Amino acid sequence: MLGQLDFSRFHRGSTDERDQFCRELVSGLSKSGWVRLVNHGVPPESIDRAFEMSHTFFDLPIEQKLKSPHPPTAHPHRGFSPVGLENISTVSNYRSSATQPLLRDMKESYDIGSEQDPLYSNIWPPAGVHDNFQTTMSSFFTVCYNAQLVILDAISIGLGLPVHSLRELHAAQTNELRLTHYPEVDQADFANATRIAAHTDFGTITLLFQDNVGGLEMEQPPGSGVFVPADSAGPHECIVNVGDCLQMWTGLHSARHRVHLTKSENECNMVPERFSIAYFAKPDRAALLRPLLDSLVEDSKPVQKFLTANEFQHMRIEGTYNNA
Ligand SMILES: O=C(O)CCC(=O)C(=O)O
Ligand SMILES: [Fe+2]
Repeated sequence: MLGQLDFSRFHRGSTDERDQFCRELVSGLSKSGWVRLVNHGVPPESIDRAFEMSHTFFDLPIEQKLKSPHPPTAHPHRGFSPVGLENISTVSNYRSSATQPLLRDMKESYDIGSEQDPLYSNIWPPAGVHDNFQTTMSSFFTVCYNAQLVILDAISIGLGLPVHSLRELHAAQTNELRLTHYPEVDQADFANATRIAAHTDFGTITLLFQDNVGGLEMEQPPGSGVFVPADSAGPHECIVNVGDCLQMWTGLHSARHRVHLTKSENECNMVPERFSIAYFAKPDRAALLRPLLDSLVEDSKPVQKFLTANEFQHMRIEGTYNNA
């Protein structure tokens, strides 16, 4: 099991000690594409509250949940998606040599953006459906945004870049917060379905919080096609994984992962429900996805046209929603 890093080391001690921590962080991300972080800046009480809200939302009858629906298309990526609306296996083969079968995702989710986003508004439950959801989730979004900026500073230092290099590419809060509920399912249902199919995340980094049920698996080593369990030490530990944009900027591996729990611990073969919360750090829409490190620039290549983060996000997300 991969070691846990204590992010409080970033804040205490000398500059040399801080830089040493940043190098360890980048070394972990470079070997595996992900690390486990504690004391990451998102307070335990905020995580508990967000999970409580997620439980009460997903416990609502489906008619109530559908009062704040995700559109049938991939954009805007906001609101509630019932089981079956989004299927990630349509994008599983991105940069992968292994061909993945088309699988149905057995999950329901809720996507939230920044309240400051000038392009897309959030889709919130209407008054009377789930009071407190909007205030809790918009403040959780801000807490995660601030924590994520400091983690990006640590990654910049560990890569030998000026401290604010990555932070400056995330000024517009284009990040996304996603609550996911994987309902209890019969083991037999895994024949043509999974919880979430293998994929890489599209953004810069993801902060992932999960309950104690298990099932998250990371491809290890990167590119091997072998998936190992990434169970966490509980919801307060954060798994930080590299996304596609950070890979394009820095060469760190975007971590391929999936949630595929097929074991049931009871006689009726039911696999227990699971909850997770993912905070996707995404670059400002106009940011160019060109290498930030000189070592990645190939002199032999003619001048390339680089995609903007917005062009790339659209390219990646198309197809994950049924009617997109
Ligand atoms: O539920 C999880 O642990 C992972 C979710 C995930 O990978 C995603 O939403 O991108
Ligand atoms: Fe993911």
